Amino acid sequence: MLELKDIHYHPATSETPVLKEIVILEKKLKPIIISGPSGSGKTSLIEVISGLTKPSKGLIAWKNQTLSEHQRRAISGVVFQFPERHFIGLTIAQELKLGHRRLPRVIQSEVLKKVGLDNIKMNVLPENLSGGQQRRLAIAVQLIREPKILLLDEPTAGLDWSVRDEILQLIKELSNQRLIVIVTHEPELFIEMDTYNYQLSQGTLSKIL
Ligand SMILES: Nc1ncnc2c1ncn2[C@@H]1O[C@H](COP(=O)(O)OP(=O)(O)OP(=O)(O)O)[C@@H](O)[C@H]1O
Repeated sequence: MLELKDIHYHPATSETPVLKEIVILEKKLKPIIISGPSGSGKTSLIEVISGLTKPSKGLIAWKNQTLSEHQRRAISGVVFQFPERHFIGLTIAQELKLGHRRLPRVIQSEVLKKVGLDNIKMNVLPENLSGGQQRRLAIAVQLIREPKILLLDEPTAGLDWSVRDEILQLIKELSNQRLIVIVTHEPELFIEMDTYNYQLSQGTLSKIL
């Protein structure tokens, strides 16, 4: 399903390569967990997979078809770390409609239901949501584009324990319909889930069997 063939990423602004000889080949729609310490290249890998960054070398394929950066951007939804810091809509409805001016109300309700926010009024201010609800909203914003790959950068960072469990449950539910790729420095949180597991260390990826 998702294949990364010998991906290298060495931006001109970095003395050393950020990603080296990255290989992923997974055939099932099972979440991919990539763990690694700060600075190991996790965010860069998300940017490369989602087509936001062009690798220096290598190919990325989805369902056996090699895709350009443009094509990968079209099928990817990315939720970056602490997405709530970047909300700019004055209400939940406005946040959902950014980039989708004519988004029908029914689609807004549908995505909010998918992330478990269907009991919240559309005119609520995003900053008045709880930490867990804000993460749900950030995921809902990406679901509008119906991404085939949903990439989450540290989805549980900074959340209370009880809220983390809720977000994990949501990720589990969402993983039935799309490929979820998670980068995290807390892989132990996902231990109960059926996932593919990788470790990133100084730009080198290894599969944990
Ligand atoms: N465009 C760039 N130019 C120079 N250095 C870069 C560039 N992109 C990434 N790096 C460097 O590559 C390394 C990996 O960065 P990246 O943000 O991908 O790591 P990370 O594992 O996500 O870290 P964190 O958990 O702290 O966010 C860092 O040392 C970073 O400074």
